[in-house]
Amino acid sequence: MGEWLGQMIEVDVTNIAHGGVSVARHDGRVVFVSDAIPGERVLVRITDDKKKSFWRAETVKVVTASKHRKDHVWSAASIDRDPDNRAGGAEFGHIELSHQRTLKAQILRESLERMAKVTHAPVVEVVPGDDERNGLGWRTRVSLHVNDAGNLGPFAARSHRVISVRDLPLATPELSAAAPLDQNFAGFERVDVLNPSSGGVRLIMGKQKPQVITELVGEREFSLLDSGFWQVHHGAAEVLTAAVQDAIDPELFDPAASNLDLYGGVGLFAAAVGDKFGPATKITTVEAESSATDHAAQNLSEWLGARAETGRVDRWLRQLVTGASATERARLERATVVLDPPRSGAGREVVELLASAAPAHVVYVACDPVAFARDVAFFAEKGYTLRAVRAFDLFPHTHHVEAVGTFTRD
Ligand SMILES: C[S@@+](CC[C@H](N)C(=O)[O-])C[C@H]1O[C@@H](n2cnc3c(N)ncnc32)[C@H](O)[C@@H]1O
Repeated sequence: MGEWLGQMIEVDVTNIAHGGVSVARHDGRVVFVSDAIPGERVLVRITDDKKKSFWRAETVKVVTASKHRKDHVWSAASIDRDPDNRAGGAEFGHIELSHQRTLKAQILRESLERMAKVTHAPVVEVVPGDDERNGLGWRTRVSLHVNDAGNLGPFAARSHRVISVRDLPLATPELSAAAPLDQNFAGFERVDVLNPSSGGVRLIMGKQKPQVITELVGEREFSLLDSGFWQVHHGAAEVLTAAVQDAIDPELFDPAASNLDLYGGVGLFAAAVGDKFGPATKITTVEAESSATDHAAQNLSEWLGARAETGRVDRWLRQLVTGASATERARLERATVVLDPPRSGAGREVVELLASAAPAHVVYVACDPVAFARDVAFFAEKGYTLRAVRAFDLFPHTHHVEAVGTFTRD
């Protein structure tokens, strides 16, 4: 291997793969191709030929274009640029918006079929207003990086090379207007730009002390640190709140059970559950970051039954299931559990620990379809069936898609 690196070949792109790349073949070998669309013939440059089973390549020129191809929504990521100089973070920006959703739905469906052997075919739902804005202006958080000369920009699509850009079209208009793209940040590594829904734009850099900010979901206020996790799309918290509330079957929900909000952040979904089922609802939110837990406790203070605990979900669950009395076990068996793990998913250990607590109902909010599908298989092994899945386009012009899956005990 190695002799193909940098070579140009023409390939037919046949399918979409996870991670924002498409699948082509060369002499029977799979080639993962960036910046292409299934159905196209493209000229690609091979960027990685180390593996026997697959290579990676980037599109240099489109030979036969898909009818779904558009000019890229961000000129900084355009196919007209050398691949090394294309800005990252908008890897579907050259695809018609509705077709992006078709491809995301296909990835979710195929992942569930391949990894969990279940058939679900959710459409990818649009956040209200996104189509009217052509999928732009949604990002409330942007991480920019600083190069040796002090210039600020996103990383290139497939490297840590900083690309100078004139605009950030995926970002909210307020964030875009305030992002200091032409200033010099020599001495810093990274600048995060934030536009909380309560207004204003904040820059976070270096060892700056985190500040408390407020995010709004409908009428409800959440306090959190500006360095902490919050959903990125300006409509995501509201859309996911409604999706979690809809996913919980009132017939299965017991407000007095030991309900859980795992990977709870500052309590967004515990609040969604409390808002739907009333202030007496018992629910514990578990989160690894102690600062987020402190804010969750504050954000949930009006619910008498709400508790916020700091802990790693695996350790916390292990302690829970090993130490539970018969009464507590019975309360767990009647429980509804919402979990919203990071991109890597919950994983086998957490799924098995959770299943050993035997909750009646599980609502899984997933930001990675492949990790989700793997976990669906783990749940199935432990007697939990995926009853329904919805999917949401919370990251237009990127390959990311959010899913909400509902499980019940067999
Ligand atoms: C995708 S975020 C979801 C947060 C919250 N549900 C929300 O929507 O705002 C995942 C959260 O899990 C936390 N986290 C990551 N790994 C964890 C672990 N092993 N145990 C507990 N929390 C974890 C992160 O700090 C982050 O707040």
